[in-house]
Amino acid sequence: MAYDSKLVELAIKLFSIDAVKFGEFTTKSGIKTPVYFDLRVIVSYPDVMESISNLLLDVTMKDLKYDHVCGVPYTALPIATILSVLTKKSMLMRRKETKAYGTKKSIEGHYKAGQTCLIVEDVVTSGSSVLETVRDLRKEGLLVTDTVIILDREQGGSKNLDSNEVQVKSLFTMSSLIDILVKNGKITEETVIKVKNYLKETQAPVIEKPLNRILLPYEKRAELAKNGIAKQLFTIMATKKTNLCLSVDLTSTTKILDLLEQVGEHVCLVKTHADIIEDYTDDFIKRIKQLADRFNFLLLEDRKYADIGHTVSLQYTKGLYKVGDWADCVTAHSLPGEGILKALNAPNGCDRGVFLLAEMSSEGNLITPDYKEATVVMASKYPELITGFVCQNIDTFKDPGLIQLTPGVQLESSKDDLGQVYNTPEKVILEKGADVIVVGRGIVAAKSPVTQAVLYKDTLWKCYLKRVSGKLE
Ligand SMILES: O=c1ccn([C@@H]2O[C@H](COP(=O)(O)O)[C@@H](O)[C@H]2O)c(=O)[nH]1
Repeated sequence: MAYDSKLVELAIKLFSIDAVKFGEFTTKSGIKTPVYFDLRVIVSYPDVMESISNLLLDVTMKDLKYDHVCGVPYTALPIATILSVLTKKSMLMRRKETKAYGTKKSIEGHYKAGQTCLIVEDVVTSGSSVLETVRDLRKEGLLVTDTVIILDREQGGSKNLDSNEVQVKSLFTMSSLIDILVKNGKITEETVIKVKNYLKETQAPVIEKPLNRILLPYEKRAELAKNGIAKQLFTIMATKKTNLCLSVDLTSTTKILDLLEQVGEHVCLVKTHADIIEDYTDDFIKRIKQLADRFNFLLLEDRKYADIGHTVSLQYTKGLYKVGDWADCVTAHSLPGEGILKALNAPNGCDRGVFLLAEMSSEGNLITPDYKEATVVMASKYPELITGFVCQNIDTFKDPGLIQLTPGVQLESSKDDLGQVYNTPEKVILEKGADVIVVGRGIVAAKSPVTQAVLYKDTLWKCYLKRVSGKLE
């Protein structure tokens, strides 16, 4: 096979500066290897840095489209910097450890969710280091589909990356490198055989692709849900093609029922605040349940329980509202501890669910990152009860079987005069990970609530489709 003369020159140079060595070496994990790469040394050779960068540009990056470049820490960082300067594309830097102070960001630099990022790496063995960087970038909503590398050790890394939707383009494979070196008299045939045998014996384990809830369609997530209500809600969304939850914050039963008659077909979930209704009766519940059956939506009572377990158990099953009798799911704070979840366990074994509040949409709320994390940990102990979280951010939880319910949504970003903060459908679905989107006054206070409900439904669904297609541009 004929090789580009610049590649041959580079291979020989890498050999001469001991960036690639042959002999008997023991890796960190105790495995014996006949070949050893230490590309950290290349920073001492500006000519090597220059030729690697130019070759990466000419050989591997020609047909790729990207907004940013990001080097895998640490060896690839200087190469990524040079590529960023040469291509005039901005560079992103991934922190290996998230900062414990300040912004706590794992990705430094300016970017927007939906933009594309090209990964730069020196050597790929199993692909795990590239994947760590890819996962952190994808968590931020960045699209990562390609990585360019100097050397593919051909030990399973490319396959692992490929199955995680990352295409690898390399300057050298182990085979091409040793081929060049043997042809140029730098190593013997015997060494080549040793390296080839070693490659056969040391394939990296397959890295399973983690399920990314953001990219999974609702029907798939229904299969993964452990809570019966989450399963139903995912299925309703997929069948009715709507992820709109209408918050019927009205105080008259007639107004609520009239509105649901008109918009029931467009929503997957109806959220109530039973305690704001002035003429609440059991008959109202009977009728709203009939509408829920007719239009195939679920009922969420947004009671935000927050008391000790005993009291919550009474609030849930007794009193005027007897919420446990009719609401498919309720909201609750994690503040009082696990007792609240024990109290909300399904009455009479029927399917019920709880959305735990992990974050709030209101300005200046006192929820901290630690509280949010503890809420998710608490929820993980009650998989059959928890439908999901009321939250605002994509990184709140990972489990694709749980639902992110996000309130504080209107067509334009704004605020009300009591601290409610509104984000747009695009922002909450594409950047912040919302699965079910709560809209209240955006619909109920509109001149034509039905027209508005249809507009919200269509806009929200389009954003969801864009998200699962993975083509965020
Ligand atoms: O963090 C939260 C939790 C719940 N809500 C509830 O959602 C609706 C939002 O109504 P809009 O009229 O769209 O503002 C309302 O019932 C809140 O109680 C929330 O806004 N934020």
